[in-house]
Amino acid sequence: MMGMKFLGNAILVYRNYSTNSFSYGVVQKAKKSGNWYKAKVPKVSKPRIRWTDEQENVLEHIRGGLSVFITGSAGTGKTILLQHIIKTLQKTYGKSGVFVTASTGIAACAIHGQTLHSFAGIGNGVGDRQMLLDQVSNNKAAKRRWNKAEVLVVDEISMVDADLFDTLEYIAKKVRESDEVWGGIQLIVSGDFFQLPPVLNEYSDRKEFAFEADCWDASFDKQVELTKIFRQSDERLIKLLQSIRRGNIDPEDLQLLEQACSASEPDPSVVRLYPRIADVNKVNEERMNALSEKKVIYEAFDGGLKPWKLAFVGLAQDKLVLCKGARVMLIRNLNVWRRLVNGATGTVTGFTKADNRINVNPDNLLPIVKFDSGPEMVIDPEVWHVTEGSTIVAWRKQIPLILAWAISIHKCQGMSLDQIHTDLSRAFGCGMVYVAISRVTSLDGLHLSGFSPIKVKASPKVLKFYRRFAQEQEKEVGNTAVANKNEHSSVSDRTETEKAKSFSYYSRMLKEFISSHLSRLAAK
Ligand SMILES: Nc1ncnc2c1ncn2[C@@H]1O[C@H](COP(=O)(O)OP(=O)(O)OP(=O)(O)O)[C@@H](O)[C@H]1O
Repeated sequence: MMGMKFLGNAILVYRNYSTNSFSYGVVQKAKKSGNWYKAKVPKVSKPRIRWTDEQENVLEHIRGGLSVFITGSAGTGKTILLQHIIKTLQKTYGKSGVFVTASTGIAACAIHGQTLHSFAGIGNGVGDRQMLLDQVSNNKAAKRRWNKAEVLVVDEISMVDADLFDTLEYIAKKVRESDEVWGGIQLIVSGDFFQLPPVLNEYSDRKEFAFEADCWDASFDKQVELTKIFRQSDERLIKLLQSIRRGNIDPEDLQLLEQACSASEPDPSVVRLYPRIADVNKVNEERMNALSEKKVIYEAFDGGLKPWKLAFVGLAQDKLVLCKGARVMLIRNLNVWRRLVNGATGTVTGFTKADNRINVNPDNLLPIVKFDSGPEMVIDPEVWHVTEGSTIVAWRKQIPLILAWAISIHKCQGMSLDQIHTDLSRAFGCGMVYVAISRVTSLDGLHLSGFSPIKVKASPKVLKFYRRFAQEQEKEVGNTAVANKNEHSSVSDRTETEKAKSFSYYSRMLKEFISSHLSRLAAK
């Protein structure tokens, strides 16, 4: 569908610009085929996802109606698997039965969902559980969502706190008038607790992570850890990231980090990641002001009900200022095949008059972006929706770009980036260094400053949770292997084909067990 949308909307640009200050291009509607089209947007073969056995197992559990928690290091394919799961579930239950949510607006955008708070109808979530239940009970639409939900998907669970998780489970039971856990909703939760934690009041004595919630264990039939990392292929970088994830780095890791610190200053176009938003804004403003080009302003067009519109805060910009030479990042997936995805970076090369119907600003100009991966295209406005089941309750129309000389580490969670320059001198809390560094796909693309080993922190609670988790998974895989061994020995009268099938299943389980054991040993 995304591909069709691209073909329908994209406008491609020839580079024989006129001489006026905006470098207007001669603009042509994209064609499905044609040499000029192919020449301007190099075709990248469609990535073929072959799900691993681990990922297949998750799919099998979910198809079987089980509630599943999917975890794993950064880049193990949690989000891409979740996207596939959502499509599969929507085929089964229809769109109105599957509610897709995430802890933050940005994460929700990646899976075309809404925030967990907006789904739940709990406003900003402040108040005790009875107050929040009353709030939901007095909100017809929220009640309807809870009652219609067959499946609830929650991504980036690491940023959901324990109290909220328990409160939502309580609300689910009460609203649905059911004693079953989560009122009988199939729950699909994904995330990595070693990444960014929930934002809690510093003086709060609340439990921190969702896994500390009273209902956590009862919420899932299966809890699965994905272990195959796809984002990086360099074994040294994978080992380094695994150490940072657990908050301990050895001298070899340190040497790699020092190399990244002393690497020559990267090209200024490389994105800078900062722990604090003030640094991000400062760098972007400075760089923007240093450009003497005429600025073009894009104000967001909003519609719908006010409370829902809050969901757009921090997502598409209220006001976006661009000019020729500005470094930008896409905040929408425009075309996955051509790597025009959320996080793709590029430079504004000019502006072009938009079709009169588009009406984006007084001059009606659309930016032209040359992406670092090759394509150059005019960026049309996109529309963000907040949906309530299948009903759209609010929308925002804006150009799907943000300034990208610098971005915050919070904003980059979930992204894959070929090159980063991260200043960690103001890094705080657990997981921040891991989230920043784990975005990069190769060691060559990593440039560090302000790094100190004491910034590498993992929460002891999270370490304990994953230790327990690993033991339980080990036990489960061991039991399955033994069960399969017994089954294998008792089927001597089966046909050769059946025996081969059983044997291959047994060896697969054994292989999985050994490889997860080895990767855990390597990570220690
Ligand atoms: N089975 C697979 N085969 C090939 N590539 C895969 C597979 N699973 C995932 N990937 C690729 O791995 C990369 C990382 O995937 P994804 O962003 O889903 O990871 P993640 O676990 O959500 O990471 P993070 O925790 O950082 O958000 C993507 O480029 C994705 O296409």
